[in-house]
Amino acid sequence: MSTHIDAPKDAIADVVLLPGDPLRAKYIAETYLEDAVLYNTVRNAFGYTGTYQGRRVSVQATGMGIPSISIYATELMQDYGVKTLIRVGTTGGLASDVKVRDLVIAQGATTDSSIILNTFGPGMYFAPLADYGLLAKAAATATQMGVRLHVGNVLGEDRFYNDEMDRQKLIDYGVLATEMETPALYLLAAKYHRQALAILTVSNHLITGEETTAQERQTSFDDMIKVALETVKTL
Ligand SMILES: O=P(O)(O)O[C@H]1O[C@H](CO)[C@@H](O)[C@H]1O
Ligand SMILES: O=c1cc[nH]c(=O)[nH]1
Repeated sequence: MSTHIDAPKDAIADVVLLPGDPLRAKYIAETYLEDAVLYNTVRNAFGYTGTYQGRRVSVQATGMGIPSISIYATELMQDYGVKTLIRVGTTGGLASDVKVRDLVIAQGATTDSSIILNTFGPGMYFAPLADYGLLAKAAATATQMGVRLHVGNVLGEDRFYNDEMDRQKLIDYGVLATEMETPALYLLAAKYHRQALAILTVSNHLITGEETTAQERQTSFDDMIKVALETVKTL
């Protein structure tokens, strides 16, 4: 076991999907995995392992924000030897052509978090990036499925409520959407030499104020999860 995951070492697969919400982990396991076993309930951060079309895969809830995902990503890589981490999260649209229900794959992750400074020191602005192989496979899968997809720079913010953030400037520089975990996931994957990707579904739009209904959210979650699991199948 590790500090926040109460499971034997072999209870977790070498590839893990990472939703923020524990109930999304439960939904993924119950809807998509065969023989899913709940391996973690510490802090209700549910973790399950099962198979998807014969491929062993785990789903681990990460909670919200960079501090929380940093705990789970670190323990999964350091203590459980996980090789591939795919975040399946929600995001708020920023760019005007990003619509609610679209998928966004984070090619890179901009942040206002101090994790980059704390890791590299002043004067070095490391760019957290997705694993290109995973990104290419996921993008091809989404395109085959006919899902509306955007690939590019995503903002991973420290605060959900942030009146001080100049979002328009980020939009002017091509940032597509905002969420709260991807910079840490990509930074830590680089540290441990593992593969990481964030596939996000647009749940709302910060500029237009558009929101999804619960039913619409469910459908676009399903698209995101299918893209993630079909990508996992190729590994
Ligand atoms: O839906 P999840 O995966 O939790 O992701 C997004 O939702 C939360 C905010 O509501 C933050 O964690 C953000 O990154
Ligand atoms: O962090 C997030 C996630 C979804 N929607 C937002 O507006 N922000």
